[in-house]
Amino acid sequence: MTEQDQQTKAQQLRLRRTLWGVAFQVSTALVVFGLYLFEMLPLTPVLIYMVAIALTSASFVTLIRTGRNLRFTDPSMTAAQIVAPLWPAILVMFFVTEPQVRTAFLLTATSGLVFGMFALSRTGMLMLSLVIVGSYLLLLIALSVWAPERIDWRIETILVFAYTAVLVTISYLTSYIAGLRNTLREQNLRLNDLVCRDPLTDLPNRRSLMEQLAQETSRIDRRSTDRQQLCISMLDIDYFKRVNDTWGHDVGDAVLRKVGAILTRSMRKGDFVGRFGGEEFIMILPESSLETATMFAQRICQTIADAHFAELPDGEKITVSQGVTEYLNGEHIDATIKRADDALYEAKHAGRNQIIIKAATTPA
Ligand SMILES: Nc1nc2c(ncn2[C@@H]2O[C@H](COP(=O)(O)OP(=O)(O)OP(=O)(O)O)[C@@H](O)[C@H]2O)c(=O)[nH]1
Repeated sequence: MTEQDQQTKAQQLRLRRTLWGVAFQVSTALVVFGLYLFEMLPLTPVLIYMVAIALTSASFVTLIRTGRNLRFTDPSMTAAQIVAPLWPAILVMFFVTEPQVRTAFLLTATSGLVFGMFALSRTGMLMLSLVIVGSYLLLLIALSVWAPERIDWRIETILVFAYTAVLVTISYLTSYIAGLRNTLREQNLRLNDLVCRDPLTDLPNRRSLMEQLAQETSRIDRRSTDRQQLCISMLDIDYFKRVNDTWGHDVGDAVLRKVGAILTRSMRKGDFVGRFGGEEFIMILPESSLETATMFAQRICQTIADAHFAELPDGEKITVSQGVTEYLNGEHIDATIKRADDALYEAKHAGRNQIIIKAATTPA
């Protein structure tokens, strides 16, 4: 999967989560409206609550849809999404006439905090908890000044303690979950490496090469221009069996590693090289004409022929043969590889240490 694809997927996930949050806000707004219908809340805070919730929800969705959230350290805006509905909720809690309803509403309005468990660090969660408890304490102070008849300090003290205990527990659970997520991420990376890398040369393996080719070709096919913009070169080390037979398998392995390293070093940004199997490599050269690809292949042949292989006796050289071809829009990728393989075969038969180029011919 390309970086672009990964980012698109991550943005889709963020948008989905945010829309879940919006759905949750809508349900809290219904509760607020219910409070108004049951005459436990005046109209003005209800309206302010609705407008604030609508504006903040629309802002989060817009930020994700326009990609502006990517500028933030946390593009999911987790803390902001939890805190934003808090103050409109505090306003509702100030005006609500029944203290019991206030308690219930506090739990509803801050239950979004649980989402933070999957995205925030323990410190982040503790800070967020502090903001919530601090805001609630400010609310109690405001109530004791302007509406002391709506507050029972004994109940409120118990509530604040109980709520703080719950928040601290959630924060500690968060660090446990964060640890599990890190382990999972590392294991996924290792697994991905095992599936996609060749352990000897540390280059992408055949599976990875095929995936990359499929991606590049579908990108070209989507653009639907007549010009081929993708070339591949299939490269094979000459007389490699002799290397193994004469100096041993370990030396053969070292030669493979060194050739892999030379190829990696020689790639431009956007090119891709992998080990296709045995002593065969494939180079994928996007945005390259056949002429450019040929020049590149010649440079590679020369670099390898000039390279010093420390594991080989002095004066021993390694050469490679290559079959270069272009991708014909719409053709099956196996057809492109077959053409490169045929060209490589011809290069071997023509005496090795050379390149044969095969242009794609439009099928009749
Ligand atoms: N050391 C080592 N050898 C390998 C590896 N994979 C394949 N080989 C060897 O590569 C050799 C390939 O030999 P051939 O296919 O006969 O080709 P060649 O000797 O290079 O001859 P031409 O390709 O015709 O120039 C075989 O001896 C395989 O055992 C590997 O991972 N390590």
